[in-house]
Amino acid sequence: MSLTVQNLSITRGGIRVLEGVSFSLSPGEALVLRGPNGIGKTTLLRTIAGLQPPLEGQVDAAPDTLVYAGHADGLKSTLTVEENLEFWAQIFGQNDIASAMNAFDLNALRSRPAGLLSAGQKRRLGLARLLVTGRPIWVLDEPTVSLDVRAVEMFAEVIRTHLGKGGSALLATHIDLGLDEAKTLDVTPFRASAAQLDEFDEAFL
Ligand SMILES: Nc1ncnc2c1ncn2[C@@H]1O[C@H](COP(=O)(O)OP(=O)(O)OP(=O)(O)O)[C@@H](O)[C@H]1O
Repeated sequence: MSLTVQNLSITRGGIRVLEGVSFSLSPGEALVLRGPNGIGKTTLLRTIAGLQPPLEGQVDAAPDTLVYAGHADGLKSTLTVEENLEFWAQIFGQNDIASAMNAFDLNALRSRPAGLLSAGQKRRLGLARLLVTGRPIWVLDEPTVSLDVRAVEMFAEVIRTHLGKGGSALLATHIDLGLDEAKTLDVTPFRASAAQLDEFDEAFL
């Protein structure tokens, strides 16, 4: 259940943003992607998740092992918290939503339509969905946006438990999750030379 990325070059809006990215993620490991705004972390994660094709290189993961959680929450606003998790669990062929509800302290919000949740509550529900997928490799883009301190701790604990069970996580985040076991990869050295030219041009606009 490993994820291997080899010599990956990725594009955004037809422009090459990162090139030559290689790393691997083994069961039980977390890898945090770092780099300044706009360097291409979101694009990299979307490419790894199969939402867009790479320009060059390869992403290897066994089929149905990976799940992606990005900026858009993708929640069904008219369904309740519980119904959202049940819906998602069904899609992934799972039936236990109780541990996901507990892990993100969602029980008191069980019957509230997702559309009425606060931003942080929506995010907690979005992250809880990871737990009902049964998938081992989590690919997460800025998972802690809108979360308060306590919810960040909940999330870090969920990640720790996931790693302890042999799961893995690839995350782009600007905050310190307090995960001592996480490795980091700064993607700045992989900035594509075309992107540098692009920025050079911008300086004269
Ligand atoms: N449609 C587009 N056409 C051209 N460039 C684009 C387009 N959409 C995004 N970009 C650029 O692609 C680059 C990579 O964006 P991306 O969202 O992957 O960066 P990021 O590292 O995730 O940034 P952040 O840390 O701010 O989330 C950015 O410089 C962005 O401005």
